[in-house]
Amino acid sequence: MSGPRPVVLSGPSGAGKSTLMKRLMKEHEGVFGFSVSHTTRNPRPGEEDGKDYHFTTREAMLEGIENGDFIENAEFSGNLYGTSKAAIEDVQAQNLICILDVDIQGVRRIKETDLNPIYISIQPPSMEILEKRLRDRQTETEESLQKRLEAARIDMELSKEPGVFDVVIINDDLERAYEELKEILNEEIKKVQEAQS
Ligand SMILES: Nc1nc2c(ncn2[C@@H]2O[C@H](COP(=O)(O)OP(=O)(O)O)[C@@H](O)[C@H]2O)c(=O)[nH]1
Ligand SMILES: Nc1ncnc2c1ncn2[C@@H]1O[C@H](COP(=O)(O)OP(=O)(O)O)[C@@H](O)[C@H]1O
Repeated sequence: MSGPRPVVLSGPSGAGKSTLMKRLMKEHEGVFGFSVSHTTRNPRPGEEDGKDYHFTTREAMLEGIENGDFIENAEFSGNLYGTSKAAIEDVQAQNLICILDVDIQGVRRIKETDLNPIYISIQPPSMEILEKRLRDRQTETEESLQKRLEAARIDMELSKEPGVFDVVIINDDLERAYEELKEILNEEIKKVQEAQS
C-alpha cells in the first residue's frame, strides 16, 4: 500500500484514545485522517454521523460484512463495530496518515491484512482510575460501564504480550502521554509535511 504508514490506536474504553487523537489531529491539520468506523451503538450527545462513526443498524452492517465491505469487524459491549475498506481508502487517497481506533480484536484482524500500521496501545494508569474516568465521562449506563471494565481487564492483559504493540503509552498525565505519542509519530508527520511543502 502506498502513502504514509497508518496508525492503530487501541486500548481500553476510557483510556483516552479519542482525547489524544483529537488533539493530535487539531494540532496537525492536514496531516492525519480518521478512519470512520461503522457501529450499531447509539450516538452520544455531540457525536456526528459520518464524522465520529457511521451509525448504522445490525442488519445493514451484517449485510456489508457479507458483501466484503469491511477489513475487520468485532462485537464489543453488545454492539458491532467495523472498519470499512472505504473508510481507509478515503484517507489514503488524500495521502494522509490514517488513524484507526479499534479494540484488541480489531488489532488481531488488522495484523492479518497488508495495512502495515504502527500499533500503539493507550493504557490507563490503573483499573480504579479507568473506572473513575469512565464514570465521570457520563456516557455509559451501569451495564455498558461494567461490560467496558470487563473488556478492559482482558485488554490490559493482552497488551502486555510481547509483539502485539509497537508501543504502550500509559495515559497518566495527559501532557506527558501526548508528548510521547507525538514523539513516536514525529517521523511520519514530518514525511507528510515535507511532501506537502
Ligand atoms: N474492532 C473495532 N473496534 C472498534 C472500531 N471502532 C471503535 N472500536 C472500539 O470499540 C470500543 C468502543 O468504542 P466506543 O463505543 O466509541 O466507546 P469508547 O471507546 O469508550 O469511546 C473501543 O475499544 C474502540 O476502540 C472498529 O471499527 N473496529
Ligand atoms: N490523562 C488524563 N487525565 C484525566 N482524564 C483524562 C485523561 N485522558 C482522558 N481523560 C478523560 O477520560 C475520559 C475518557 O477518555 P476518552 O478519550 O473518551 O477515552 P477513549 O476514547 O479511550 O474511550 C474522558 O472524559 C477524558 O476527558
